[in-house]
Amino acid sequence: MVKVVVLDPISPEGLKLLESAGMIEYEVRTGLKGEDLRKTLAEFDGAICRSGVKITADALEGNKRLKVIVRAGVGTDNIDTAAATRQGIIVMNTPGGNTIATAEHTMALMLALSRNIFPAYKSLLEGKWERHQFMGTELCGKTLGIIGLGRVGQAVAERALAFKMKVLGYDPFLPEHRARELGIRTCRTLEDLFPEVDYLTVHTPLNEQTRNMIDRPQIQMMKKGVRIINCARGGIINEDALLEGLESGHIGGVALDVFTKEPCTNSPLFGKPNVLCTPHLGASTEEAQTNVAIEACELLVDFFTTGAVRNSVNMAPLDPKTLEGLRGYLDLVYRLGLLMAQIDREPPTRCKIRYQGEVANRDTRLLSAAFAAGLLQHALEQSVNLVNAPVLLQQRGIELAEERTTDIGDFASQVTVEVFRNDKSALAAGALFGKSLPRLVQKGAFRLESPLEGTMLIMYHRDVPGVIGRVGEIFGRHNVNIAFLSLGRAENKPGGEAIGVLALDSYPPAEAIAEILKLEPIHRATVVVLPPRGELPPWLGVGMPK
Ligand SMILES: NC(=O)C1=CN([C@@H]2O[C@H](COP(=O)(O)OP(=O)(O)OC[C@H]3O[C@@H](n4cnc5c(N)ncnc54)[C@H](O)[C@@H]3O)[C@@H](O)[C@H]2O)C=CC1
Ligand SMILES: O=C(O)C(=O)COP(=O)(O)O
Repeated sequence: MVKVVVLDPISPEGLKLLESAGMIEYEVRTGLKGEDLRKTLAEFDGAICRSGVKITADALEGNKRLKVIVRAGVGTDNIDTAAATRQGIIVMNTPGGNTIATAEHTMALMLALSRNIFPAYKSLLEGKWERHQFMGTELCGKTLGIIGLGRVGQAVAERALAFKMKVLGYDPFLPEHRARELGIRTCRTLEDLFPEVDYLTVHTPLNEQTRNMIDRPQIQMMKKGVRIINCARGGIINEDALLEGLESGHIGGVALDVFTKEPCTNSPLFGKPNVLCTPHLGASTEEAQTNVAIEACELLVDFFTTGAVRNSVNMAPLDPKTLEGLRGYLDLVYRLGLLMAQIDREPPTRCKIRYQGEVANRDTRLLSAAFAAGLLQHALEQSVNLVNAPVLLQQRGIELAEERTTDIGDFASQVTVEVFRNDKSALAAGALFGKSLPRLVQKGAFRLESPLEGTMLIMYHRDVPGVIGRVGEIFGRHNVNIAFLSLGRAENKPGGEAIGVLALDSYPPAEAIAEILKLEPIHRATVVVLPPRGELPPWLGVGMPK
């Protein structure tokens, strides 16, 4: 059974999907932090969260089990994605399901600010009838500035246009023609936008570019009386600057749904005139919560049943059909990585992979990641997979270059890997026989044909009569059975240099190897251990169906 932990409350419609999957057992454990969260995460294969739980690097420290975290919502800023990636954990989200809810909440806050809804009702509750106190303004004819024209930003623009507002937008990643189609006039810079707007709303992610994007100098560029709304992320707008702007009278109103630090139950902004705040309710509609819970649970079930990776923020997408087509090659390159790591223990400085033939048309990024996973697996304590291998390689300063050619060589597809270690380099090439039988077809200058599985002895020797017989005799005495033998010669004539790859049924004792190395024609012999044939490679664990 796959075990999934639900870390924030999600809609029952999603949980029902987990129940009906048949192979998933889930537990709801909310409100976790610190050591409790770390221990919990270590007991599960998958996790679902919203914005309530903070999945920090500490919470993931030492986790050997978790394979996937699904965020039932958009923002993954409460998950340390870099740490998850290093640990080989896939992070997915469910963009789109809560767009309308958030856009409507933005409109609700804008309208409520404009018509003093909250203070007017408060005064009514106090037994007052102060119609003169709460004179409002109309949205119609006003200019709304929208920073970030993604899903929510565009949905807000549509609604604001229906209210007959003029919409000015800023998003360096949205083509101008698309903005025009939506009826949005775009600005090239934020400095062009600020002086024009009566209302300003932000809909970007929070990142290093957007943190404090609206601060004191930016507020100074805005019109006196501007109303500012944030339904995206706390931290995009500096809360102290908002307070100062309100106190000086430069800002006419502030509505916040999100805060720099959440939960936020105490803020100098709370209770100030012309301020309206909600506790991160943008996505809190029944419809949005049903959407995101269903989508999140579908992502999890698909991942654990078919290996599909969708909506991942830290891994290339992988659908079951592509995965099925890639499986044999992933296995081949992973084994080549494991082989190259074992023939020389010195750390690599750079690698080159050449994809030749039909394989060159495949998603070679994933294949190269599988090679890197194999190459690093032996050196590292942690498990290396398709998610973390590229980062771990980069962290070690190991460059990986790819070359692709669709020209068919000796095989329909061949993958040649070359690993450089300071002044040395080692080369091996592999091919797939049938759909799933990985074969070593070249090692250094030698052509050969050997299965890439189990325990292998790779030896280099002078091609003279009797070598194989003497090696066989030594292994026989040490009770090591030779299952398969493959030989190759640099030049196709006797007396030159040769390679022998022996598949062994058990790991040979060190004395047997020492005796073999004493044989005069043998220069070098290395034992390499690869997974047995067909064994599920560990890079995606239970996510990879057989
Ligand atoms: N309050 C709430 O409950 C909710 C908040 N959100 C938040 O709203 C934000 C937007 O969500 P979506 O529209 O779904 O995301 P999205 O990814 O569709 O849109 C984000 C847009 O911001 C733009 N952008 C990125 N950096 C920018 C920059 N420096 N300047 C200007 N534009 C920039 C991107 O090009 C993109 O078009 C996210 O931060 C999300 O977490 C989303 C849903 C609910
Ligand atoms: O989807 C997002 O980015 C949100 O901010 C919604 O957060 P929530 O799922 O309501 O905690």
